[in-house]
Amino acid sequence: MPKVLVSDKLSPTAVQVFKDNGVEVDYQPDLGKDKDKLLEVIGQYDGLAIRSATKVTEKVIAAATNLKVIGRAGIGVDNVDIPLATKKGIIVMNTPFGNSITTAEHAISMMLSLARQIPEADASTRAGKWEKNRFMGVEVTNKTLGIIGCGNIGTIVADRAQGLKMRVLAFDPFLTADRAVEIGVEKVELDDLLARADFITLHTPLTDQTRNVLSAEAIGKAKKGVRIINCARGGLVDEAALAEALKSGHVAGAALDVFLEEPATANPLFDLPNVICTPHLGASTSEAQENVAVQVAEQISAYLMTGEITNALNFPSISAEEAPRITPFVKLAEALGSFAGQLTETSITGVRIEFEGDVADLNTRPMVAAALTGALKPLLADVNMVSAPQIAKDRGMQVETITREQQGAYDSYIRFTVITERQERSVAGTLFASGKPRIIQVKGINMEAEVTPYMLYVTNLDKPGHIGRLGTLLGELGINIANFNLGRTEQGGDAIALVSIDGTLTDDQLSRISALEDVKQAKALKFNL
Ligand SMILES: NC(=O)C1=CN([C@@H]2O[C@H](COP(=O)(O)OP(=O)(O)OC[C@H]3O[C@@H](n4cnc5c(N)ncnc54)[C@H](O)[C@@H]3O)[C@@H](O)[C@H]2O)C=CC1
Ligand SMILES: O=C(O)CCC(=O)C(=O)O
Repeated sequence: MPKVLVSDKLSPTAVQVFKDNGVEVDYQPDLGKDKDKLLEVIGQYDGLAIRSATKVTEKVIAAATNLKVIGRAGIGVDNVDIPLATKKGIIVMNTPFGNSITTAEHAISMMLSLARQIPEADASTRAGKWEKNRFMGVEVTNKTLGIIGCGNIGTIVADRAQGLKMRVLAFDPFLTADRAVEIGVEKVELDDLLARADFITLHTPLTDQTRNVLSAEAIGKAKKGVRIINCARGGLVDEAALAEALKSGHVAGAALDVFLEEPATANPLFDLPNVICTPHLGASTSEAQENVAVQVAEQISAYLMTGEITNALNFPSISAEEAPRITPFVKLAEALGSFAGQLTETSITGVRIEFEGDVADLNTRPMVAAALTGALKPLLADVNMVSAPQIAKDRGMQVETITREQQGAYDSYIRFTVITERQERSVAGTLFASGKPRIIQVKGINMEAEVTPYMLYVTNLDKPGHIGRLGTLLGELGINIANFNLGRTEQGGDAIALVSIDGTLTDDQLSRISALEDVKQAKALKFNL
């Protein structure tokens, strides 16, 4: 039974969801804050469910020897080292929609609180001051709201702001013109937004491109009297520059839910009067926490129990229905990649993967990942299906995929071609009715060979006596032949033998096979089936 650790404060409903799905669960909501304890225990678990307190660092990933999946009950995954998780084959998932409404509502609450100075007015009234003349607010009606980052949350904020009769501008390089029209926002460049917005709200992840998107320079370009709301991530706004602009009055107020350093217990912005702060409460409603806890528990359970992948940030999704249909083709694709990879001795510049017939209608991305894994494994022992596409990209390998209708005799057919500086080498395969991978073509030569864990690959000139000589030598070497498969271009042309054997070959055995008359190449192949 797979075992999951919940190391942050998730709604306890998650525990029930895990149990209902047949997953053993340890609910230790404070463990994430205890780095040493986490390192000590993480090796026992197949899954980890977190919010933001658990930091999944290099050390945690190194100690997580059994971990297969990390699920973030929320959106931002900046507390997870995704490149390292990817390298180790750990799927990282989030719940991209469960807390979006709640976070958008927090941003709107912050905007209205800023406009009417609610927290300060509240404190003053409770202190018995009744300072009616001190708290002169501004209306939001007919004001301009500038949204930086118009994805899920930004779009909900835009919708609510339109309800408040605001004009909405959006700066988001990935927002299409059609989508902007659909959601009723004006798509603008950042400088335009800065020049025109009365309120600015941020809703991007923190990336190298968005870090300090509101820098001193950007804040300087903003309209005098602008109010800034950040319910996305600390680091999007330069806190020192914001403090200066608040002091000078260039920025009239700021409402911050997130900070450069969290937990934020001392921050120079806390001392300024026109600042409202909340302790990263954007997602903190009972509705949102229930949503994300249930979702993450369902997603982790589904992956561990059935291979279904939803909302993974480092792997394509695989639905519960398609998982059993795809799995045998994933194995075939890995075997083909592995076949080609083991025969390739120079560096791979690109690969082409052709899917023909029924398989072309399936989700081919996991098969591409598997084929790349097989092809890269002879070079990089610890490559896996999660890391292979990224490794291929990092190495500048061109990955071309082609899908087409059935053209030959096979209902489903996959051809994998490795491209090097010197040549292209293809190997094609299909599935037996039993779901076992079968090689049907190597370098354009047709044959029929079941893929087995140990195989001998021999290319030779098609001449009488070769098969006898090879069989005799294998017998002399004490190598048992489980299956012998042959193919050739034409009579007397190039021929290939693919021999299933019961174990691996020594270098000496291989050189004796290579030295046989008419043999051009002999190679021992291993498949991880
Ligand atoms: N305060 C809190 O408790 C919460 C904070 N968040 C934060 O909110 C962020 C946004 O969440 P979603 O809207 O769900 O994400 P999303 O991925 O749907 O939207 C993010 C948007 O930012 C845009 N973007 C990316 N780079 C950009 C750039 N350089 N300039 C302008 N726009 C850029 C993207 O195109 C995308 O449309 C999350 O990344 C997370 O950090 C999310 C939930 C709760
Ligand atoms: O879990 C939380 O309270 C924080 C939520 C958040 O920041 C996110 O989902 O990105």
